[in-house]
Amino acid sequence: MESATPVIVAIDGPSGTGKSSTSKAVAAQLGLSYLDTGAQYRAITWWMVNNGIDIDDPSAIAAAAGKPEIVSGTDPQAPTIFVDGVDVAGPIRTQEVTSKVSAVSAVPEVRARITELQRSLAASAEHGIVVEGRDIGTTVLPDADLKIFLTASPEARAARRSGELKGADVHSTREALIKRDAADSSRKTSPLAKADDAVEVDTTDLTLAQVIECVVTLVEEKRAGK
Ligand SMILES: Nc1ncnc2c1ncn2[C@@H]1O[C@H](COP(=O)(O)OP(=O)(O)O)[C@@H](O)[C@H]1O
Ligand SMILES: Nc1ccn([C@@H]2O[C@H](COP(=O)(O)OP(=O)(O)O)[C@@H](O)[C@H]2O)c(=O)n1
Repeated sequence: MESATPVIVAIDGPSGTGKSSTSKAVAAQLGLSYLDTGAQYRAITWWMVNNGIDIDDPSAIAAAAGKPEIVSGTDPQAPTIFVDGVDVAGPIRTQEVTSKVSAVSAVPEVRARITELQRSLAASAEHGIVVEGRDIGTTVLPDADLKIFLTASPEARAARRSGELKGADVHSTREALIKRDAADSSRKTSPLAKADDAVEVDTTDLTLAQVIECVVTLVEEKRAGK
């Protein structure tokens, strides 16, 4: 019989490195829950935009941070994200939200609120969970059983992203990614960073299947060592 101890896996890295695709597949293969923390930051950003909060005013964002109710469904086969009962899976992927999410997620009150949600979801996952984001290994779940930090060249990441956004050209996608990485890496409160004990995987020349296999093997090794 497999160990019944829940396993906690943290997967961090910049945009387009394969965090979501890898995390979902690994969680599905191993029977674990899955949490996309970027979707939570996008959801609170969507709410701020829809409620007329000035994104350039951190104190206005901080004052509103506790208002929206954000609920994440953690089934890797069908992850969901609701804000005040509204399914926002589509609206949180617009260019407008993407361009504003770094400013909203830099506000400490927003991070405190979302981090608490993330920790409570991780603690209640019966078989364990794969949590992906920017600060999971460093701040949200520093005691995770396994930490992975995914990287890839800006060119590979931009090509992957513009393949998804029909009509978007690779050059402007690359510029937007680099700008968002810089904002996420330089903010004061829990920036995008590799934890000292994270395993770094450069996915530039790997297929998605190879990355999934690599992470599944690392989780199984950890479990066997328990
Ligand atoms: N190793 C890979 N090789 C090629 N394409 C990939 C690879 N990993 C992910 N992708 C593709 O790149 C895009 C972005 O992946 P995603 O998992 O959303 O990245 P992230 O969550 O890090 O932003 C998706 O279309 C995905 O299918
Ligand atoms: N743990 C996390 C996850 C995301 N984020 C923020 O949320 C944004 C969107 O994250 P995402 O994972 O949906 O981004 P993509 O990789 O899908 O482009 C990031 O650019 C960060 O500003 C964060 O601050 N901390």
